[in-house]
Amino acid sequence: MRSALRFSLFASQIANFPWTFWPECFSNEETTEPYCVFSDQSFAAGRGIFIVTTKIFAYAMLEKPAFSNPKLLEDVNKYRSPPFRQHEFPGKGRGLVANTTLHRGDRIFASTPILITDSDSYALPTSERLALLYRGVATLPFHTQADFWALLGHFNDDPVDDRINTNNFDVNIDSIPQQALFPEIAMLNHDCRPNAAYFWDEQMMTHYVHAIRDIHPGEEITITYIDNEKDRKTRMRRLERNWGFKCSCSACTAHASLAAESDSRLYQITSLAKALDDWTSSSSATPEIAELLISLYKQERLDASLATAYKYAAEVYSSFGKKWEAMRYARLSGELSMLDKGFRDGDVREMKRMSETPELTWSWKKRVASLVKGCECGHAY
Ligand SMILES: C[S@@+](CC[C@H](N)C(=O)[O-])C[C@H]1O[C@@H](n2cnc3c(N)ncnc32)[C@H](O)[C@@H]1O
Repeated sequence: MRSALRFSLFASQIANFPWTFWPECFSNEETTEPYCVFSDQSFAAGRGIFIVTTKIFAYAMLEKPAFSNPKLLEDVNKYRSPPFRQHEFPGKGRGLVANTTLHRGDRIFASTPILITDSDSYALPTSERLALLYRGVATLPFHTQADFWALLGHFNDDPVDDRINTNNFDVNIDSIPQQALFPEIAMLNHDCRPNAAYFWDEQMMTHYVHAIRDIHPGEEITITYIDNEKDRKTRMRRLERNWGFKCSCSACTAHASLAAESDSRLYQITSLAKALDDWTSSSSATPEIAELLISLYKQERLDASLATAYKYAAEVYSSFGKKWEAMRYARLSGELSMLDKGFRDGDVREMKRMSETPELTWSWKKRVASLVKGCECGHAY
């Protein structure tokens, strides 16, 4: 710690230096630029953050509104009276249980990361990469360090690496894959049919979790760690391989006959989505196919994925010139897409346009173009 203090003193003597500590760095022939640990104890009203990356990316992050306009983060990391309580689940460890009714769309978390590490930092020798991570943890404010050490380490390897590997989320910042850690959100267990959805807002450096359907008091709040549209065998294999646990959710523990039915619905979902994605003149896409797709997603309780099914429906109705149905499904898709893909997502913007004026979207009457003489089909927006 004495050396952290020395690094802090050095940083504070330089005018307008944006970091709380002088960055420690390592490089070798595998890395074009040094990887350093950049710490800001004042980030997010004193929650603090450290970032392991190159100087260029660290300074690019400082340009994000979350850093340049701290007032924008006034509403995040507020957990004084949360809508959940912690509970110990046999075989799963700690998890979170709703202590009030959460309606679809209700916010459960809005958290900034306490650490971000660049996936490319793995090019460093392990001892150097770990030295940066240990330095980073030591430079967090004490209360945030305590949050970090309270996290579960599932894999029993290096204590810092283990906590990061067990609890991190993959996020993109300026199109660069990064791992980010949000200690409160890390308490959420996995379910293949989750009741909450999440997304990362890189401008606000904030991870949001919302209820994707109504959640009743006493119900565990869950998210997914994987792609839930895969069959049971694939899901369980991925969870075991990447996360090291045997999934005990109801979809994974169902009777073999029920699981086979569920798998068969998932295969049909894949083939229907493929048909609806076909915009060639020989496409078999129809509104009825989109209706079946929606019904299958509902049957499978894949609530977040319904955003995509509704989008297919909005587009296929629009492509047949069915304005009101296109608007209805665009509204439904827009709402769920905001919760699962983010407020700024391209699909959200597209569904907003469709919900107002389908006639001005790219898909309008696209599938009847050849049948309607002189029609102005498929407007660009
Ligand atoms: C991000 S943590 C979740 C919180 C964790 N249960 C705790 O006690 O801190 C991920 C770990 O929780 C456990 N876990 C999460 N979902 C699970 C599930 N569906 N079945 C069994 N274990 C699960 C696994 O040990 C996994 O590595």
